[in-house]
Amino acid sequence: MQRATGVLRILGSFTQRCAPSSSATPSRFQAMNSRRKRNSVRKAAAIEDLVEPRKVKHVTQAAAGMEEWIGSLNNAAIHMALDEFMRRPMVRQLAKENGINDKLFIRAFKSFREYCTPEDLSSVDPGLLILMSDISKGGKDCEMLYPFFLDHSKQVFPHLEAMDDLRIISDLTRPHNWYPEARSITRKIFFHAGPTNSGKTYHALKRFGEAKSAVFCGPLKLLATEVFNRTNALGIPCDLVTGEERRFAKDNHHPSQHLSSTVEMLSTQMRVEVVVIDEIQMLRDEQRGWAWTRALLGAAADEIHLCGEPAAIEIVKKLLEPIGETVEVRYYDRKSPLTIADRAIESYSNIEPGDCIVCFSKRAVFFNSKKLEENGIKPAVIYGDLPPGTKLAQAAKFNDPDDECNVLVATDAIGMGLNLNIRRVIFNSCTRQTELLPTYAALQIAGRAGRFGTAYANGVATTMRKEDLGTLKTILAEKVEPITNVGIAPTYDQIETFSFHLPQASFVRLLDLFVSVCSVSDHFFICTVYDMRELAVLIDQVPLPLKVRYTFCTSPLNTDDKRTAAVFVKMARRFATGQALTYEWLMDMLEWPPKPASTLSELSLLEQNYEVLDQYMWLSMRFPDMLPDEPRVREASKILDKMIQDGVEGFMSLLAVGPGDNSDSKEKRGSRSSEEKLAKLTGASEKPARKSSILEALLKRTDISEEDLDQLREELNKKKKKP
Ligand SMILES: Nc1ncnc2c1ncn2[C@@H]1O[C@H](COP(=O)(O)OP(=O)(O)OP(=O)(O)O)[C@@H](O)[C@H]1O
Ligand SMILES: [Mg+2]
Repeated sequence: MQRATGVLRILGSFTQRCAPSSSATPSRFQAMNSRRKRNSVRKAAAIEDLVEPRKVKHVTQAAAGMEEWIGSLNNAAIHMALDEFMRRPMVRQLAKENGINDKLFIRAFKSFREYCTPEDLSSVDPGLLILMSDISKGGKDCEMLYPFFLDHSKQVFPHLEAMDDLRIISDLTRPHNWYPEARSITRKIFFHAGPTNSGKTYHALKRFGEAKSAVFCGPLKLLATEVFNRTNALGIPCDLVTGEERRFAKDNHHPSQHLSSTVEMLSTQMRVEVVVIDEIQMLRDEQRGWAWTRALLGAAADEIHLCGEPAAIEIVKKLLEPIGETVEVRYYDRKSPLTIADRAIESYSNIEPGDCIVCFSKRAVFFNSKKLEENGIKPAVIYGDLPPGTKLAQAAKFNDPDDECNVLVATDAIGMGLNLNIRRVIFNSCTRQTELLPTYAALQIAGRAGRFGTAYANGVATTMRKEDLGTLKTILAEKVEPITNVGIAPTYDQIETFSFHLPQASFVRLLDLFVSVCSVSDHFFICTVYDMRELAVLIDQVPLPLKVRYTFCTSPLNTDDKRTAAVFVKMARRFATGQALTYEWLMDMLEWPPKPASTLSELSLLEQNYEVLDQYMWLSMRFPDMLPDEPRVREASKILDKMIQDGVEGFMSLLAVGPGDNSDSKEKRGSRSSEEKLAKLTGASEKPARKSSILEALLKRTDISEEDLDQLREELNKKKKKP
């Protein structure tokens, strides 16, 4: 079914309840979702909209005897010649052939006219003046101005000169040729395909353990750490590499033959026997998809083991076709049954041990936790912003049969990887941001219920509200569409060569130009460089070498929060001065030591501080000389993680204080709407209706979310503004 857009889609979502085929992907963090949303509306701009015209200087010294040559030539005569020149179809055609389309032509011609008609004519190129003079006397045709115009245009828009080179550099049509090490091997590719909880990763890890040398590439730090711990526990020495951390089974002089890493960290130069690439369907991710494509095409191993959704099989085969590699597919069935309940939960009194309420905003997590508390249930809590230690501690508490805490409230951060003893997954809603959940995301989340080998082998999926149950059933019954396009991203070398041809362009402009000019073949899309660009904008004025700037901009920092963004800029500024980013300097900026959280805003502040420390560790891995205090910062991050853990433990008292003022307005809206929805479903007495508009009345009668309502309002306003 085609995805309807705008108002139609929103209205459709509550009248027909059709499940659209969305491009959203399962993600860890809510923040990533919001960024993805923005990305989905962002398109590569045309190059003519990106380039800034440069001013062309006049000659400072007039040629001797100039007056004699040009005779009675004046500005009026020049304007006439130029008007005629501009009207000639041949001129437009030649311009197009030289990469000057209509839009650029107008801008270049304006500049050319200004250049040709200054107050003092003697400052114009003498050759051009003589030609003008001849044209005005009727001795030459105005089309002869073209070489001068072209030359001028290239000075105004330097990219015109380098366009052919830029196209070659930004040709991303044959990415398999970027990995000579992998291309020197005839690799065997195995695809472990199946639904969630079918033992895909289990089987791939078996080969990982048996091999003499192997790398595991996981989608998340937590998963990579789990494989690292498990492998070492089995007596196989295994190292760990994530963006922020390098751990050795022995020490850095004795690297192990086994390595567990996040997918972005895979070295395509490292030759091993086996590489496992988990969650291969993440190829379709708008932000991170490039990392899976790179791992698939670039892993230098005899055997590649891919684990993931069957929806990725065909595209993987197509990507490997030009290399001549074939894929052996191994199908698995779910190891334990998963059923969809016939009834929604409807009331918190129906919550049972082993239940997990999955929410799509932090606010909704807080809200549901509060409601559970009011019903005498103390839940474990997991959301994306929490540090790994806290997440693991909360997961362990929930999993521990002896712990009184046996209900979990989480965001879809649990959608991938964490092993949780969930019996029943309860969807708090069927929309994420304003979009209906895509089938594959809903399947991933629902699949968390009933993990093989846990206390609750038989999983159940249901919804909080009665109205959502039908929607969930429809979504889950839809076929997952095969993946048709995978992400790809430019390498640093490509950006660097690009900058060589455009030395005046800022990094932000370079990125924009690259995306505008680059070519990709069928099956690929260029991963939106939105996150990178967002960071690049922040430090565009900070004088950093290109490589440093590029590295800073590839860091996985979430800049949605202004404070974190400000710290990022300060780090870049200090780096630019050549002074080391020391522990003392960093901690001074963060006003260390932190205070334990007594409100949700304070908890959020601790989370932001944790993100800053994480950023320090990330940069420190890449610039150890400039950020020399990684060990001390890591210690501090552990303290902070513990403090956040305590904060989450005392969550209920924080909730009692109130939501604080730190959350974004979207989340506030989300909370208000869930409060209203909850009042409806529990039959709690509603406050006198604040019926300020027909739209809000609509909201009360349907299950349209407040976010949908806002969008609807915006679209209607836009319509009104249009004549
Ligand atoms: N043959 C087996 N023997 C024992 N345990 C198994 C076997 N297969 C799977 N398991 C266990 O079942 C659980 C689920 O398996 P696994 O994580 O491999 O599933 P998956 O298909 O990768 O799921 P997901 O799509 O959620 O990643 C794990 O705890 C795993 O150790
Ligand atoms: Mg798996």
